[in-house]
Amino acid sequence: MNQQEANILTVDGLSVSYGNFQAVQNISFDVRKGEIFGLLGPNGAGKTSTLSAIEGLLKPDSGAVTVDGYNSIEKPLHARASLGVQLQSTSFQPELFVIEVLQLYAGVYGLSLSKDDILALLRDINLEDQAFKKFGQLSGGQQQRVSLVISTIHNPKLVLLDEPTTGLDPQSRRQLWERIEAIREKGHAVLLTTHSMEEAESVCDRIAIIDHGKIIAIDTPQEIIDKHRDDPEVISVSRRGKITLEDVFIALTGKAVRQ
Ligand SMILES: Nc1ncnc2c1ncn2[C@@H]1O[C@H](COP(=O)(O)OP(=O)(O)OP(=O)(O)O)[C@@H](O)[C@H]1O
Repeated sequence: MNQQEANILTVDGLSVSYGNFQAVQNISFDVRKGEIFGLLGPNGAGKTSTLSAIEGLLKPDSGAVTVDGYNSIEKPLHARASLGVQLQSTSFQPELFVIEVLQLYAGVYGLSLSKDDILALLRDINLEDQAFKKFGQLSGGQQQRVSLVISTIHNPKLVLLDEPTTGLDPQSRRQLWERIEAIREKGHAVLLTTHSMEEAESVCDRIAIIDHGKIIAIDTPQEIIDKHRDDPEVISVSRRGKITLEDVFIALTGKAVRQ
């Protein structure tokens, strides 16, 4: 298998603008089969804009996105069929029963799942007993679990997760990490954004740090730490002697809080 075949996603020279403002500037990276890849960056760095361009929701100024061998401009339907996208909980109709939400999205993806199939999916996320509760009555974490299951219901090659664990308690977060790893075990790939350095270190095989629309580091979390551990700026921001990914991240992106 050559590198091109090993890639589920290739982003090549992608740029995205809003009017005159260039939010993503000529970024390139790839996500390989069986890989969990993290996009890290301060607020406003361009992470969501990058995901939106990959999803085909934003038209890039330039650059190419290839998903499972399909160019997203030339073969948008093929490219999209290989993608699973986690929707915000607010995208789901709160008045529908949980089981109906899953049935609806199974239908959207052209799947005919029986009631038992859907209950099995809910059992998988410990929500079988909530099947006949209204979606809007689930807790935030429960809604997030449902939305993750929906993003993988059609068995996509690549799952895109925008800050999947924000707002989850530690138990739910660990469980979600296990689910993300289970997606990888199936030979699929995951591209996620996160502000959690712990998450990046725990689940991501490789990460890209993006700032002001540009990639400033790309490698395994450990390699990035090792490469920068002796930088004076990293040592100066380090809090407890041991150099962490967060120290390197802050040293590379600056201490200033973004607007
Ligand atoms: N629809 C829009 N119109 C104009 N500017 C936008 C729009 N969406 C995003 N931006 C700007 O583009 C830049 C990148 O935003 P983006 O949402 O991609 O960042 P992000 O890295 O996902 O940030 P966060 O961590 O805060 O979610 C920001 O400066 C943002 O203000």
